[in-house]
Amino acid sequence: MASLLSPIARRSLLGQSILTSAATASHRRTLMTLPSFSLEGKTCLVTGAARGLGKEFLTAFALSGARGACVDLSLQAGQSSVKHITEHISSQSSTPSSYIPELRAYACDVTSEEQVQETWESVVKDFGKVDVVVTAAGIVENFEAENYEYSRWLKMFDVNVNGSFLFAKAAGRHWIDNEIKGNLILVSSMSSIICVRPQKQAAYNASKAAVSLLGRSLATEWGPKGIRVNSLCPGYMKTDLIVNLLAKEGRHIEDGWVKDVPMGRLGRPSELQGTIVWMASDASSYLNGSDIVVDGGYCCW
Ligand SMILES: NC(=O)c1ccc[n+]([C@@H]2O[C@H](COP(=O)([O-])OP(=O)(O)OC[C@H]3O[C@@H](n4cnc5c(N)ncnc54)[C@H](O)[C@@H]3O)[C@@H](O)[C@H]2O)c1
Ligand SMILES: OC[C@@H](O)C(O)[C@H](O)CO
Repeated sequence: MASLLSPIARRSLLGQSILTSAATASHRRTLMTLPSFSLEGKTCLVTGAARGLGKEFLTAFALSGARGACVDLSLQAGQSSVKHITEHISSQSSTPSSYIPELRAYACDVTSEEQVQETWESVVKDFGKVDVVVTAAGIVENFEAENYEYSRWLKMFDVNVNGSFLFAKAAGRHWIDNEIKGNLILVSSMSSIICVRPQKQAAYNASKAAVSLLGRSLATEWGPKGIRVNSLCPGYMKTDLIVNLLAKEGRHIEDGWVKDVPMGRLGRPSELQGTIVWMASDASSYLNGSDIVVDGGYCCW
């Protein structure tokens, strides 16, 4: 068939088939992507990484070449997460056989200033430095505001807001003292912007709004030092947090949620991997003080 084509068309067809076979061959080794997305040489610390979105983020970082610290309440759950991620990465055909990510687990309650400080010191001792911090530890619960116990409100803010601030502070100190152009990603929510329905969650919504504004405030304070701070605002992603909430509220709620999502479905946690790697890497080098919404279109209404 090639002989029926003009010389130019023939050359382009030939070039295309050479490119195609080269791409196929390189696919077997590793997939091509922009080098700026690589996290090789970086150390990433993720809170709440024993499960859910935090674990997903740590997996994405390790797949992109980073070493990582998994911070969560239980050491055992953190170690099991690290083991699972390491096995997953080792089984990927695109992972060079020489590359085994160094991942370590640390037990820490993010609401304790003392524990955050101790954990930070241990991570720096083990890895030498930290380049990226993601604060994914968080809780949600649903109560009408008029019946909400004040102690529960305080707990919500303690984990979601104070826990984010304590790790942000430790990271900022480390980056400023060591002149590191660090990268902080606060896990907020689409609930920082809009009110979801039908579940009542004034405390959660307010806590996430605080997280996002904390992020923009730190972006202005630390931007001049080359430190970037952004918030990730996911929509409904099917993690244990959402599964547990549905089990409590009734599964019918899910049908209502899905109707409110223009894409007509809830998100899979793995669908945040690309966004978090982009935010953590040099591929987003001019991103600072932004709330990145990944919600299937929920916030468009
Ligand atoms: N799943 C979603 O749909 C969704 C959407 C938007 C935002 N978010 C946010 O993403 C973050 C992670 O959510 P998820 O769905 O993975 O939840 P998850 O419940 O599956 O995981 C949360 C993790 O945080 C840890 N954690 C809780 N309190 C802690 C504390 N005091 N100290 C240390 N670790 C603690 C838990 O042990 C758990 O491993 C939360 O901040 C949540 O608000 C989730
Ligand atoms: O974006 C959705 C989240 O904020 C949250 O998981 C939900 O609002 C819980 O009800």
